[in-house]
Amino acid sequence: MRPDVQRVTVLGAGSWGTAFAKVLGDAGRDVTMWARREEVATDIRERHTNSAYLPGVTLPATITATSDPAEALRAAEAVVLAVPSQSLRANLTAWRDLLPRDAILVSLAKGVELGTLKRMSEVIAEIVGIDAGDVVVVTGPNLAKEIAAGQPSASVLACADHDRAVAIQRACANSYFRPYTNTDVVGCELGGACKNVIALSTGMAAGLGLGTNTMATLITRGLAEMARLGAKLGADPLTFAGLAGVGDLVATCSSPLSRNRTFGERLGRGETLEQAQAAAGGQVAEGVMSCSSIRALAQSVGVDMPITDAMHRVCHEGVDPRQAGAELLGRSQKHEWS
Ligand SMILES: NC(=O)C1=CN([C@@H]2O[C@H](COP(=O)(O)OP(=O)(O)OC[C@H]3O[C@@H](n4cnc5c(N)ncnc54)[C@H](OP(=O)(O)O)[C@@H]3O)[C@@H](O)[C@H]2O)C=CC1
Ligand SMILES: O=C(CO)COP(=O)(O)O
Repeated sequence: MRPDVQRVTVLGAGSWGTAFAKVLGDAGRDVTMWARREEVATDIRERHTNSAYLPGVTLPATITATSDPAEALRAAEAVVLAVPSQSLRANLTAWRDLLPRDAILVSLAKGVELGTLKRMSEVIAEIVGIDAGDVVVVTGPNLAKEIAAGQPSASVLACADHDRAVAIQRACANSYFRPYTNTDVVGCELGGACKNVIALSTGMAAGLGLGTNTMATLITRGLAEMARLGAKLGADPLTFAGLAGVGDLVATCSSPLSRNRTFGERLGRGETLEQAQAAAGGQVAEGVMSCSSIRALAQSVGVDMPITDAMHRVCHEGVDPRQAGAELLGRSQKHEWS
């Protein structure tokens, strides 16, 4: 068994990085955050708030913050990567030489990299020169605002090395946050990335004025297509019945707090991609990019993902949401599990 992890550095001070830092702080860990902008670091360090991302939330006074990555990483026993998927490679490349040698690397990002079609643990492993099985992936139904408010939630810590997952489990478990371990990293990461795309679709349906049956259909058929991709790539199909699959789909596809769902809703109401992006105020809706990378990944292994394909065509090929919906319904008829 690994020794207890006490000193944790969180790189990225957006919604989830900050909420997860609070989870760790409330679990009694010493947390240092890195924020890209000094004013965000100052807000956290001096006022114990991150008013840019989690207004109204008071952070544990034990959390400190800096905009200097070298200072943030000094003496870290675990390093939590909390920047958006498409910027992880560039950020981590800049931090690589600062990472303490034996620190456990933890990934919060839910996405698949454009171009390489790699999952985040694969990107991290490539840049740092470690085994992807040593990265701990955090995923599950974890809307940052609810967790920051101390509302109960469960999560999954996926890692091929069970000892590492347990070390992070002990470090972040607290009275409102219950982390489970899982060794199926492929399934857990794909679940987290794919559900963002499905949340775009349920938001879009809501924006078009459609109701609960449509949402349930998209969630269930979204689950079917992500499980198909996972099975093809070696995931355990059971993973998709758990927190990283159904759990996160339900949370993200139905909550007005989800950035992906909200983004989709705006597209469904007729806004352009640029208008929806401007309304997001700089916060990431990962599904907008992941619909393209996941679609390409699925195509590369011959897996059919019609909802993901439709989202790609709406977001990046200018297809009208109504037409995309009609095309989904107009596909050839088939058995539910074929
Ligand atoms: N929010 C949530 O509820 C949850 C999010 N996640 C996942 O966690 C990851 C991080 O999300 P979240 O914290 O919510 O994201 P946000 O958009 O809220 O914050 C992103 C953070 O990364 C920083 N950053 C550093 N480099 C870049 C860059 N090149 N481009 C953009 N931002 C950069 C931002 O800095 P700056 O402020 O200067 O822009 C900001 O601190 C995502 O993959 C998301 O899917 C997972 C579970 C829950
Ligand atoms: O991943 C999330 C909840 O588990 C957060 O979803 P959004 O990025 O859509 O807000």
